[in-house]
Amino acid sequence: MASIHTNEVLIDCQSVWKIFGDKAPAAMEAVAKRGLSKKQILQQYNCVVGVSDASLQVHRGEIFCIMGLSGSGKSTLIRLLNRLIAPSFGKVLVKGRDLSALDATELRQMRAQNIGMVFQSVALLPHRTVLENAAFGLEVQGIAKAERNRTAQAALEKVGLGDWLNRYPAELSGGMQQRVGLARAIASDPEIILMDEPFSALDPLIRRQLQDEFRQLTKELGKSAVFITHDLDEAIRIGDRIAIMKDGVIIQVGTAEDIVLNPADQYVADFVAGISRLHLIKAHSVMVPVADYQRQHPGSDIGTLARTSPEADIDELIGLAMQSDRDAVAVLDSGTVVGIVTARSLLAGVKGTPIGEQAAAA
Ligand SMILES: Nc1ncnc2c1ncn2[C@@H]1O[C@H](COP(=O)(O)OP(=O)(O)OP(=O)(O)O)[C@@H](O)[C@H]1O
Repeated sequence: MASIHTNEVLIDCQSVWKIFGDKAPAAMEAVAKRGLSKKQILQQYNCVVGVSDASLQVHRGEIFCIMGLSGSGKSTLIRLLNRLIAPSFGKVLVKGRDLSALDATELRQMRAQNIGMVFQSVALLPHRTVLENAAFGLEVQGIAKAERNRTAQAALEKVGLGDWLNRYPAELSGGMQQRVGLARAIASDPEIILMDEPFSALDPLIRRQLQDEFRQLTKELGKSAVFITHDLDEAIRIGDRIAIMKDGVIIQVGTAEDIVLNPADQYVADFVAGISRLHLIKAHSVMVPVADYQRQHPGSDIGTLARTSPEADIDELIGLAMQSDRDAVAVLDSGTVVGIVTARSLLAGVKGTPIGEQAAAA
């Protein structure tokens, strides 16, 4: 799942809190001064903590998934990222600009140009055609009809709905309606697309297809995205990085591989337990240092081993090891052998054990 993302930070969410309820400001003060727990805030202030001290950064070109069970705070967090709601504490910067400092016009402009949103229910306008629905964001921005229709048509073609321009939403399946929602977001051409569980109402096959298309399209267009899901498989399939939330708190941020190999706590470990490692764990995470291999296999010529790259996954490594008469594979980076994957490291990879623990267990 290699991808091109840069270090430029597009969204910088700094220690953000959202507390709901009439006494939210007092509750927030109590949190700051006395460090009250979520439960205490509910008991003493009758307020609900939606998001608790969340910090994250989304880079240009990145697909960032926020994963958590129902009620963990995902929707609240994504709504804070384009100021559909304002934080009780903390700051959200989009391209370096503090959202709380923007006036209504600037905020509208920011949402149109920089940070567009696709919701779980796409809310298509029933009496408008597919084309008019896809062009809706541009219409709101005051773009002339001919131009907005041209742009919307191109976006609909990208999502495979080029033949459906003059149909009405009721004539479309759920998956197709989601595609119109996606086309609407693409047509508006924001740098960052926020997606709140857009595929959750779809059946599994269509859903997987849309996940792959969404990832491919986002990368092709050079967009960045924040994608909410309660499904870890979906997060892994789509995300370059994943934030895992529980009770309003982000408990871990990392690549799927990081999270599977080094879960931050038992909660995350339980979550990732059922995930297949075959395509997730890469050679660089399970290879042993060349010196260690040579110590254990004196006289072995690493020059004659099968070769692969640090990004090769376990599935590919097993194939390579099986094809050769040696049960080890050399990992090369820019022509240099940087490590060796052994039969033991393959087993550890399938199990999802990081290399440090392998060494300790050896
Ligand atoms: N407007 C609101 N007023 C009061 N409490 C709210 C409000 N919005 C969210 N909450 C509370 O904040 C917490 C987080 O909710 P949120 O909707 O962000 O979770 P979620 O992870 O998106 O859940 P789901 O997957 O079910 O949509 C919940 O306890 C919820 O009850």
